[in-house]
Amino acid sequence: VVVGVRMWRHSSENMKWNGTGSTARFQEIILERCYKYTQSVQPELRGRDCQKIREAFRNAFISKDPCSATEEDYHPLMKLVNQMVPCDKTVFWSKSKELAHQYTKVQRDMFTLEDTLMGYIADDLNWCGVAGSYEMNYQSCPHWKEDCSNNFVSVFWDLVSKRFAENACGVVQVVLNGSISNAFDRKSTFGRVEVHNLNPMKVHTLQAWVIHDLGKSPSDSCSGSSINDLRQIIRQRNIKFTCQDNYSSGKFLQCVKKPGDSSCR
Ligand SMILES: Nc1nc2c(c(=O)[nH]1)N1CN2[C@@H]2O[C@H](COP(=O)(O)OP(=O)(O)OC[C@H]3O[C@@H]1[C@H](O)[C@@H]3O)[C@@H](O)[C@H]2O
Repeated sequence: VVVGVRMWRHSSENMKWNGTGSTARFQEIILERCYKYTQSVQPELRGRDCQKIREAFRNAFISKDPCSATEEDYHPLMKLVNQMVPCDKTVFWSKSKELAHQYTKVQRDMFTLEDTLMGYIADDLNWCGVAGSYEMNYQSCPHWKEDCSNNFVSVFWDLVSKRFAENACGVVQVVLNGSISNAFDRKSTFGRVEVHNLNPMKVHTLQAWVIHDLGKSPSDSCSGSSINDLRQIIRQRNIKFTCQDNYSSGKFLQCVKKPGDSSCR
């Protein structure tokens, strides 16, 4: 009886965190997205077991203290989902998610992290559990700044971003936001995790695109201080750095479709 009451009290008095709660229908969404990805988006992954993937995702965080996340918690899930992106096809982004996805929608053979199975099933979702309970917490989850950085969502994105960067090869690209003053930010996931996990033995060039919003003049460019910071970091890692700017988002997408067009230089 005592254990039952403690379990009941746990679930009814879920710790009030500062972040939004788990996404409703989280488990069903993971399963639906896994099936959609393995059967239509990337049919060559049709052999993956989506039920096992859904189970491994849940087991990574359920009934654990939501501020105790480690990379090891996700290892069983990572083993099930290991996916290689072809060389010269990796696209990173920072503060430019929408444009990067418009790019890979147009250039179907390029991959952002969301174009891989892990990024595709988890994109825009939120999840956390309650220590000692099998319930998900739909009321609130830890905020990475106001509660704890080792929450299960932040640790997940840092881990999958690290693996995405480690697996990259050949010429890799990054879409940066030329409409903000700091297009490259050392504290961003791209600047803190992905840049430092590129393997110089596999990646020979990082090509940066500094894209500004249509109809607005750029706030940063290839010669700006933040891009010079990125250039220096990349060169120190023995990887070649190239940069293209003076592209508005519209022109960038148009030139991706028709690189030979005279206005695309
Ligand atoms: N749904 C996704 N989220 C994230 C991806 C990703 O690929 N998909 N991330 C990180 N990420 C989460 O997005 C914000 C920061 O974005 P934002 O500040 O806009 O940019 P970041 O550089 O931090 O992150 C984008 C970079 O990392 C991967 C993706 O492959 C891009 O090359 C922060 O919460 C990260 O944990």
